[in-house]
Amino acid sequence: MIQTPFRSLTNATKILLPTPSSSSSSSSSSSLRFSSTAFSFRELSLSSVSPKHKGAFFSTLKSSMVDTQKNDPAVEVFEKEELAVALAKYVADLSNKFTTERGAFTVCFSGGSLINYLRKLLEPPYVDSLEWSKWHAFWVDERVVPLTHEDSNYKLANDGLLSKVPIPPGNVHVINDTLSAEGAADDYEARLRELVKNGVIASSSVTGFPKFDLMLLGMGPDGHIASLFPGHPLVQENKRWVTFIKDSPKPPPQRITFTFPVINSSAYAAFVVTGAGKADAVHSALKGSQNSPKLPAGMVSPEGELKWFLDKGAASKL
Ligand SMILES: O=C(O)[C@H](O)[C@@H](O)[C@H](O)[C@H](O)COP(=O)(O)O
Repeated sequence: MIQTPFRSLTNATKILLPTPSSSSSSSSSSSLRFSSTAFSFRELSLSSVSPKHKGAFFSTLKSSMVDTQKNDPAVEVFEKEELAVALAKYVADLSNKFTTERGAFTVCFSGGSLINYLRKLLEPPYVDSLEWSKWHAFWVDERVVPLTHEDSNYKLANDGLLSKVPIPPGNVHVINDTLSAEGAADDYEARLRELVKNGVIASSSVTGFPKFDLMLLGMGPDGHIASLFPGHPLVQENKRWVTFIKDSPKPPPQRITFTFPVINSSAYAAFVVTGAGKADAVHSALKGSQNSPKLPAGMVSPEGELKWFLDKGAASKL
């Protein structure tokens, strides 16, 4: 069971979510950590595996059992200012890791409140020390509006962060805003394929989908992520890298979005979720229930690490 020690800790509460079969737990002064076993957030369905593919399935299963020790989501709860401080450090550490290891850092932005929480990257020590020239910016989802429009996720990120740091314009991978939703999704996917070929974006040896270094995700009060909404057929898309929606419940209606296989092939993924209005969805995504369908936010399971940055309101029902 998840305990809720949030009130007793000053800076942040760290929780590794336990599965029902957790065997032990330990705690330190500033964090509470549960050991946990595999499968906690990875859905596996044997019924969908044909006898012909069972061998491959079980070898993948074996490797995912090894991997899932590091896949359990880490949840941290912050005061608002502290959340921004911790998020900047998290992104900066990954920037340093990937620019050193692979000479590029591929970061995918969402829209919404996320960008404002990245503001500490514009302050010392990060603003002058990060290798911005090696960043490549992408969008997990984008609204199909002109790039100059107030609703554009690019404009939001550009105004709030990208225009203030020396990322080469060619590394900012915006949608083609002259195209229809369908055309923009096809075009974005084609450009991602080119960047995988060139080695700018890594490729997952497990899934064959692009493996972005970091996905930065928000979540709506309904549990949607990117432009993948609960109950919408796009949530099940498993072939396309980028797809489109013309009836988004959250305006504006026309958007393009990464699909789950792309989101879940990433090396790192982080949620930034704040406000008591999202507490139910946070609870449902993290603790779930066998009886209710999984929210899109509960289906996020990157190849590497998943982290949730929450404020006390968003964590209030855990
Ligand atoms: O373009 C979008 O609308 C988003 O990418 C969307 O998925 C967003 O991240 C969530 O709706 C959370 O938004 P807030 O943080 O503003 O609630």
